[in-house]
Amino acid sequence: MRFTELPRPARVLFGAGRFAELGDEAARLDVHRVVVVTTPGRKALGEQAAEYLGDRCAGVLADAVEHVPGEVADAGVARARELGADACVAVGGGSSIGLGKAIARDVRLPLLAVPSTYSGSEMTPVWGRTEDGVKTTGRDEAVRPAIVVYDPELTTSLPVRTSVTSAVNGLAHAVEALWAPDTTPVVRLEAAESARAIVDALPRVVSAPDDLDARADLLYGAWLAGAGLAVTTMGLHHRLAHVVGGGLDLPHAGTHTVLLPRVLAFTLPAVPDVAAVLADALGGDPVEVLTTMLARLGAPTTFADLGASAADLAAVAPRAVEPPPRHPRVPTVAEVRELLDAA
Ligand SMILES: NC(=O)C1=CN([C@@H]2O[C@H](COP(=O)(O)OP(=O)(O)OC[C@H]3O[C@@H](n4cnc5c(N)ncnc54)[C@H](O)[C@@H]3O)[C@@H](O)[C@H]2O)C=CC1
Ligand SMILES: O=C(O)/C=C\C(=O)CC(=O)O
Repeated sequence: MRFTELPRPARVLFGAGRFAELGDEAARLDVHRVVVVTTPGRKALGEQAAEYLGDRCAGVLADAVEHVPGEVADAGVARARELGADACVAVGGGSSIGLGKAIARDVRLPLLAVPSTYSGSEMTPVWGRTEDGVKTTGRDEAVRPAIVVYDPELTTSLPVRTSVTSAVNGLAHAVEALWAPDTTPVVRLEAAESARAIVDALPRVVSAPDDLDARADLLYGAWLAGAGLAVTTMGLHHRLAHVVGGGLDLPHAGTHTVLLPRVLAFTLPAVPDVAAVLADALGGDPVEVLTTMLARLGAPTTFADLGASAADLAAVAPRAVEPPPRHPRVPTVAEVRELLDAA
C-alpha cells in the first residue's frame, strides 16, 4: 500500500435548520462585507441568507448561470469589488457555488457555501469557466469553501427530475474517486459509503420529496462524494461531462446522468476491484442496478433527451482525449464516438 492522504480543511455543519447559523459562521470568520451569490431561481434563498447575515451583508447577486460563462464570472467579480466584499456566501446549486468560486479566485476572499443540490462543488477546490463553448477547469485552494452548511430543508423544493440528475452527478464523483490514480484507502471508504447512501436515498426522495430523512441521507451521500472529488484526479467521465455539457451548453447534471452508466460499462472491466466495491455498495451489477434505477425514476437516458444531436456530439468528441484523461481505460477517439453515439 502506498498513498498520499490530502487534508480537507472545510468546516462542515450538517442538519435541518442549520442555515440559520450562517450569521454566526460569518462572525466566526470576522468578515463584515459579505456578498451573497445565487441563481435567479433561488433569489429568495439569497435574500434569506442576507437576513441571517444582517449588517454583515453587502449585497445579493442573483446572476449565477450554469457552467460559469466568462462574462457572468467577470461581472460577478467586478460587482464584488464595487461592494468592497471581504467574503462571499454562495447559496444554491453548483451554479451559485461556481460563481462564488470565480469571485473567490479573483478577489481572494473566503467563500462560505450553502448547497441546495447534490453537485458536491461546495467541498472542492475545483473551479470552472466556459468561454466560446470551451469549458476549462482547474484547482485553486482559494476557491475551496472554508465553511459549508448542509441543511436538508433547503433541498425539499428541488424538483424530482433535478434531484435525480443531481444525485447522479454526486454518484459520478464517488465512482471516479474509486478508480482515480490518486485514490486512497480513506477516499475509497468514503466513496463506497457515498454510493451506498445515494442509491439507497434517491428512490425514497423520488417517492416522498418532502421526506427530510431521505433528503438528509441523500445530502450526506453527496457530501462524501464531493469530499472524494476534492482530493482525486477526475477521469474520463468528468472529461466527457465537461466537453459535452460545457461545449454544447447542456444541463450539467443531466449530462452526467446520461453518461454514467455508459462510462461504467466501458471502464469497469479494466478495474475489477472497483467493480466489486460498487457491486457491494449498490447491491448488484453496478451498470444493471444504475440503468434499471434511472429508467424507473424517469431520468434522461439519452443526449437526445437533453437536446443534443449526433452531429453536435461528433464535433466535440475529439476534445475528450486531447490530452488523454488519466483513466484506467483510455479510449481512442473512435471509442469516444461510439460511446457518445450509443448515448
Ligand atoms: N467545481 C466543482 O467541484 C463542481 C462544479 N459543478 C458545477 O455546478 C453546476 C451545476 O450545478 P447544479 O447543482 O447541477 O445546477 P444549478 O445550480 O444550475 O441548479 C439547477 C437549477 O435548480 C435550481 N435550484 C437549485 N437548488 C434548488 C432547490 N433546492 N429547489 C428548487 N430549485 C433549485 C437552480 O436555481 C437552477 O435553476 C455546473 O456549472 C457544474 O459545472 C458541479 C459539480 C462539481
Ligand atoms: O463535473 C463535475 O461535476 C465536477 C466539476 C465541474 O463541474 C467543474 C466546474 O465547472 O466547476
